[in-house]
Amino acid sequence: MPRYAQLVMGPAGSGKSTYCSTMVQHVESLNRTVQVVNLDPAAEHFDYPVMADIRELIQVDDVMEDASLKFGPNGGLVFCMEYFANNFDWLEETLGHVEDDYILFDCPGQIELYTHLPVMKQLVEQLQQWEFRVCGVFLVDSQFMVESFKFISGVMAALSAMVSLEIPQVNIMTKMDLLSPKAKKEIEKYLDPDMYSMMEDNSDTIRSRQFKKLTKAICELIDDYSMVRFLPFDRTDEEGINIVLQHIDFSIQYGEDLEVKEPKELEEEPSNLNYDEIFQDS
Ligand SMILES: Nc1nc2c(ncn2[C@@H]2O[C@H](COP(=O)(O)OP(=O)(O)OP(=O)(O)O)[C@@H](O)[C@H]2O)c(=O)[nH]1
Ligand SMILES: [Mg+2]
Repeated sequence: MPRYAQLVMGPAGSGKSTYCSTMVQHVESLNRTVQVVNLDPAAEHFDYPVMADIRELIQVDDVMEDASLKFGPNGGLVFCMEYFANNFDWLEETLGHVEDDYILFDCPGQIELYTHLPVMKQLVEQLQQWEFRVCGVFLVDSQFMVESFKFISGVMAALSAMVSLEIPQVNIMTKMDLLSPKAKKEIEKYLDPDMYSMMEDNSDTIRSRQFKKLTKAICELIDDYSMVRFLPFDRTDEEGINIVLQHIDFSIQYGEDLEVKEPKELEEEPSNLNYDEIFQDS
């Protein structure tokens, strides 16, 4: 039986930990369970119950305090993640071998982890060896997406993770509850973006010919993939959260292998029911 995982990624402060705790609550209301693994060695607080915490393996503070390493916070985090990649047996031991389990991995916010460092790809490959079906969930803060240039850089980050990890990915625009109704309307065009018209919108504001050419090339690249779209995530909107969950479940085929349960009515049906008599009476 397969196991299921969401790799919750995104820039610092994009709402990854909040997404995990919101998802845990939502899934519980559906009578299902998911568990969360904290993979952020610098995490200070989160309000979900953790099944495993990378800080039991290594902590950024300890790495920074080490006189021989002399790392700052970002170098320290990269060191921790490399250490983690060399010690996946810790994760294997903590996860155990539970069939059908569904786990959210709350990842750190350093963007270089998703663009060029190999650790996330190594983690994905390792999880797949342990029979996990993994979906990447890439979060981007909607507050930064209301302008097309910022939007393009958000799309590039999501695309870069998608291309390097080679797993299904669902992109999410978080903190939608903070947007004004006007901004919400404005942001709709970014959810399923048409990059050409977005470029046209901005062509007047770009003076440099070379910058215009570069922007056009980037827009064409994004359009070629035609896979970057965003789902809105408002933590106060149960229906919206459910749509996000359905997209992710679908991408990892969650539920396809679950046993079909008999409906209750059939179980209670009397065994001596004579259908011929019933039809003759009527
Ligand atoms: N209003 C609102 N606030 C949110 C939402 N998601 C996150 N926040 C707030 O944004 C801040 C950052 O959220 P986190 O969930 O810690 O973000 P993160 O991506 O885990 O951050 P790092 O782990 O530091 O990279 C917190 O103050 C959250 O309360 C949301 O959907 N709505
Ligand atoms: Mg976090």
